[in-house]
Amino acid sequence: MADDGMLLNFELGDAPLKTQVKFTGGRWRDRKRAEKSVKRWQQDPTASATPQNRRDGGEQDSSRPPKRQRTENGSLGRNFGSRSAADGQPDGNRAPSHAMKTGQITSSLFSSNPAPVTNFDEPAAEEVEPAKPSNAPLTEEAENFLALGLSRRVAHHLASKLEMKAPTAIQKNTIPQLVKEDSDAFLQAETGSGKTLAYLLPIVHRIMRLSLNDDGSSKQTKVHRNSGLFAIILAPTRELCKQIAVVLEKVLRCAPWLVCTTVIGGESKKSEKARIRKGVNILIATPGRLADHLDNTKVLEVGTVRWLVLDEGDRMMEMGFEEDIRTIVGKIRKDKLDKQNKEGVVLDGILPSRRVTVLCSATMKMNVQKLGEISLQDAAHITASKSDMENDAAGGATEAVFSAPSQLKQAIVIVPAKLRLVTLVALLKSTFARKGSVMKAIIFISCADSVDFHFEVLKSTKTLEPPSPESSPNAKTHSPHTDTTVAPAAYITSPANPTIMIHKLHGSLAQPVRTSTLNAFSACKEPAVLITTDISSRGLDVPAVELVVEYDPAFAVADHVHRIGRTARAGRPGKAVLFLLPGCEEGYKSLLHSTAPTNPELYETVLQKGLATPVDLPTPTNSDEASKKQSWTARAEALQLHFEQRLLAPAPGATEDAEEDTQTRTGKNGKQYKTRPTKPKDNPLLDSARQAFRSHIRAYATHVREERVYFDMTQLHLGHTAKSFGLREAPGGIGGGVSRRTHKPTTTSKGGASGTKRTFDDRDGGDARDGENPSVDDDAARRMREKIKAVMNVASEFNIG
Ligand SMILES: Nc1ncnc2c1ncn2[C@@H]1O[C@H](COP(=O)(O)OP(=O)(O)OP(=O)(O)O)[C@@H](O)[C@H]1O
Repeated sequence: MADDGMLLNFELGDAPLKTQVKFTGGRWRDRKRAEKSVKRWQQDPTASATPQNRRDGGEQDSSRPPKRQRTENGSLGRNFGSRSAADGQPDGNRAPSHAMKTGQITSSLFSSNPAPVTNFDEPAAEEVEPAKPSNAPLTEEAENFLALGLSRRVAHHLASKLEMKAPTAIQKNTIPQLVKEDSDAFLQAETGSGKTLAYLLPIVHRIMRLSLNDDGSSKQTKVHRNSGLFAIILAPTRELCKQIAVVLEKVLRCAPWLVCTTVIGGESKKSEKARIRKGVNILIATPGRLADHLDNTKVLEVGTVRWLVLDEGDRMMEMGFEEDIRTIVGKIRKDKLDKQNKEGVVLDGILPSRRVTVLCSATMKMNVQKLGEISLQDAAHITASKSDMENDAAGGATEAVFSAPSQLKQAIVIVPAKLRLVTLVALLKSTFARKGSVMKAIIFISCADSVDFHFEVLKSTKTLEPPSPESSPNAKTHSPHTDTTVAPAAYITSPANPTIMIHKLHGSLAQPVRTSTLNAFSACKEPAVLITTDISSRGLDVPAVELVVEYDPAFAVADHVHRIGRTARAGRPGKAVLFLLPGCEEGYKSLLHSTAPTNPELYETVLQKGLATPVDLPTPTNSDEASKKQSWTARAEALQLHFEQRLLAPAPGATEDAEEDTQTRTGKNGKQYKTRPTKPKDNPLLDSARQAFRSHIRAYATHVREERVYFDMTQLHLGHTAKSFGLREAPGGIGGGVSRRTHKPTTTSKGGASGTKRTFDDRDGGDARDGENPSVDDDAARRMREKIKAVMNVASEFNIG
C-alpha cells in the first residue's frame, strides 16, 4: 500500500494490555511470532503499531510516522495534534465514521501531510481599496468610437445594438493606427481588454468603405460576398474561432452585404468548401485547416487578401502550428496583390496598399518573436497604455502587459495532496452557498482524463429526466451532444442554489460535443461550473464567469495569466484561486506578477468554510442530527471515504454478469462442477480514476523547464496524490522512472529562515528534463504530444516547453 497514512480500524480502547499475553491454537511457529511481537510492542508501545495492526507480523518501517488510532467514537487519536485544535471542537463531537460501522480499512486525511514552507504567521496584507479596473471601457466623455476614425454607421451600431459606447484603452490605441496606416501591428494588452474588436473594427470599417461614400451614402458598385476575400483571421482553437465569428457577425449586422465564415478542424470539409465557393469576405480559421484548404480548395483565392490576423499568436506556436503558419504566410505573400477585384472595384487607397499582418496576445513569449520574424515587417507595437508604448519604443521592458487585470482578486491555497479533492468540493460549496453570489466558475485541470474523472465524480448520480421547456430555463440549450458533458452537480449544492450544472470540455471530445457544451455553459441560466483543460484558457469570453480555480497549476506562468483572465473581463470583478502543494510548489508564487498580491491561505480555512454545513451525500452515513453535529474535519473524512467507496463499489451489473458467467461443467469422472465466475468488472469510475491519475502524473512532468524547480516530479508523493483521485493506492503503469519520494522534505517548520528553505534544494541542481529524471519527462511529453495531436487533429493541450 502506497499510503503511509493507512490504518486498520481495530478498536483498542484505553484499557492497558495485560503484560502476559497467552496465545493458543494455530501453529507453534505462529504462536511464537505473535508472542515476540507483543513483547516488542510492550517494550516500546509508541514506536510502532499494535500487534493487531501488524497484519503480516512483519517489521514496520521505523521511518514512517506513527499511525493514528481511531477511538471508539470514530474520532482521530492522539496524533491528530494541531488539526484537532484547529478544528475547534472536541474530538468526541465527531460522529462515528462509516468505516467504523462497517469495519473497513480507511486512511486518514489529516496525518502525515507535509507542512507548508510559507510563514503563515506573517501579518495579513492590509485591506486595500478595491483596485480600479484596468481593462474596462473608457468613459464616454473621454473617448468615443467616432473620434477614433470609425464611420458614423459603425459607431452608432456599436452604441445602439452592442451597447458599447466608448472604446477600451487598447481599442483607443489600435483603431486609429489600423484605420489610417498600412503597417503591421503587434497588439499586446491584458486579458479581457477588447483586443478582438480592436482589430475587427478597423477591418470592417475599411471593407465597408468600398461600398459607402464618406457621408454614408451607398456607392454605385457595392461589394458583396463574391467580391473577394479581404481578411483572414487565424486562432489556435476551434472554440476561439467560433467566438470571433460570433463577435464579427454581430458587427457585420451594420453591413449585411459582407459575409464571414469559419474553417476549423473537426467539421465537414465539404461543407466548408461549399461555403467558400458561395463567397466570403472575412475568413476565420485554425492554421491546420486553412493550410489544408489552401492546398486543396481551388476556389480559395488569396489575391485580394489585405489582412492576416494571428490571434493568440504565441499559443499557435506552442501548439506546433509554426509550419502551417509559415505555409500560409508564404502562400499569401507569393500571390500577387490585386489592385482591383474581378468586378473592377478599386481596392487600393481604401484597403491597405500592402498586406498587413496583425499579431495579438496578452502575453509575450520567446516564440512570439519567432512568429514576428515569420510574419511581421516593421510592426508597430501597440499596448493599452501610452507610457508602455513609449517605454517600449525606447527599448524598455514590457513587464506590465504580463500582469492580470487589476480588479481581479487572486488567492493561493496551499493544500496537501491528500486533501485536494475534498478541498475543491469545500471551495465550490462555499462559493455557491449564497444565491447569486457566483454564477459561473471554471476549473482548470491538467489533462483530459483528469477532467473526465472529476466530472464523473462531481456530477449527481441521480438520473434526471431531460428538462422540459416549462420546467427548466436550460431546456433550450439542451442538446443530445451534451448528454455526457453536462449534468447536475452533487455535493456542492446548497439550499440557496439547489441546482448547479457542471460541464466538461477538453480536446478529446468530438467537435459537435465541444461546441454544444460550450454553448450550454455560456447560456446556462443556473449557476454553472466548467471543468476543463487549457483548451479553454485562451480567448474564451463568457462574461458571467466570476471564479477561476486552477486546481492544477498551469504548465507555464503565461498560461496562468490567460487562465485567470477568463474572469474579470472588460472591467467586471472576478476571483481566481490557485491550488499549490506544500513544499517546493509554494515557490511558484514568486513568479506570479499580481497587481494585488495575496498571502497564501491554508486549506483549513477553505475546508472550515465549505464544510461548515453538512455535504449532501447521495448515501448519507449519518442521521441528519448526527451530521449537523459533525466537525468539519469529520465531514472532510466522511466525504473522502464516500468518494473512495464510490470507486470501490462493484461495477453496475457486475454481480449479475458474474452469476451468468457461472457454468456447470462435467468432469472426467462424470461429476458436475461449477466453473468459477469470472472476476467482476471494475467500477468504471475506478478505471477513470486510475487513468486520470496516470495522465495527471505524466502531465505534471511537462511543466516548462524554467518552472520545473517548483513542480518537481521527485517531490510528488504518489500515494497521497492517488488519494486526491479517490484511490487508496497509486496505480501502476505511470511509466518508468517516476521515483517516489523517499525522503521527507527538509523543512517542516513554519516561518523563520529555515522555513523558507525548499525541498528542491536537496537536488543536484540539474534540470529534471535533462538530468536525473529523464525517462518520464521526455517520453511522457512526447507521448502526450503525439496522443493529443492525434486526437485534436493538430493541437496539443500540453504546453511543452
Ligand atoms: N468597448 C467596449 N465596451 C464594452 N465592452 C467591450 C468593449 N470592447 C470589448 N468589450 C467586451 O469585453 C470582453 C472581452 O473582449 P475580448 O474577448 O476581445 O478580450 P481580449 O482582450 O481578446 O481577451 P483575451 O486576451 O482573454 O482573449 C467581451 O465580452 C467584449 O464584448
